[in-house]
Amino acid sequence: MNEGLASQTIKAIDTYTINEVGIPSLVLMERAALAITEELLRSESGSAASFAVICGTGNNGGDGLAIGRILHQAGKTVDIYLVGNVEKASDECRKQLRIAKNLGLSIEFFDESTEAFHADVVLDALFGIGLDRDVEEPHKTAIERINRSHGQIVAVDVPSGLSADTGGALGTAVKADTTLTIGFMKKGFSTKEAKPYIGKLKVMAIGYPDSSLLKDIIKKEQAND
Ligand SMILES: NC(=O)C1=CN([C@@H]2O[C@H](COP(=O)(O)OP(=O)(O)OC[C@H]3O[C@@H](n4cnc5c(N)ncnc54)[C@H](O)[C@@H]3O)[C@@H](O)[C@H]2O)[C@@H](O)CC1
Ligand SMILES: [K+]
Repeated sequence: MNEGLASQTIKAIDTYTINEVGIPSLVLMERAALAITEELLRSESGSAASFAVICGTGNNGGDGLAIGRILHQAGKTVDIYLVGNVEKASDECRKQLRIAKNLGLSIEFFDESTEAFHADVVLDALFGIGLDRDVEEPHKTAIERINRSHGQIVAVDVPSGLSADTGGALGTAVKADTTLTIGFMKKGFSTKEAKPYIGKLKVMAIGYPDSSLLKDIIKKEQAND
């Protein structure tokens, strides 16, 4: 599967894993957050003291909130910035937000007045495979603030603004030093135009069924492609 999967295939695998296999969505999210946090603490960012987590209101944002909470519990200084309308947040994002608040994490609502992100590591958890149109405000400014920050930039699943299917930037995109992608390589990651946005790439296993169980889904989705 090293040529990468389309986002619709990954969504079909998600649905199969949650509904047929029975691994709850929140468990997959927690597995993703744990895998990414462990990788952060194992890599050069492990010596970093401060982390800024820039969260959207979908499940990518939910990943970011869970990662921020686990880093906080590991004794790191964590600042969480929420971008977008929380009323429209996905169920999982909302649940992660409640947990982070209950554990006393610092959570700010991002707006244009947020000058820059001052942290050793800036985590991009704005959008993942759900990005399906050009980036608008306030996400556009948030992405520019991420790209201007001096910290090490790590993208959660997909550099926000990049299409996981074409590898093209939808208006603007995060230029990550490292992308920690969840479960599977994405089809768009192998294009040369994607390279400057992805940086170093690592696929994080989070407990999806192995490819022998997924081959029918993949074949069916690729037939619809
Ligand atoms: N349980 C699961 O399904 C898991 C999902 N995971 C995470 O979930 C992500 C996918 O989550 P979502 O499908 O919620 O989507 P995203 O979190 O990628 O995007 C959030 C929402 O933004 C909206 N959107 C799309 N383009 C936009 C634009 N240009 N401007 C403003 N809003 C825009 C869409 O409605 C989308 O639902 C993955 O990338 C991954 O990070 C992981 O936690 C693994 C498990
Ligand atoms: K992201």
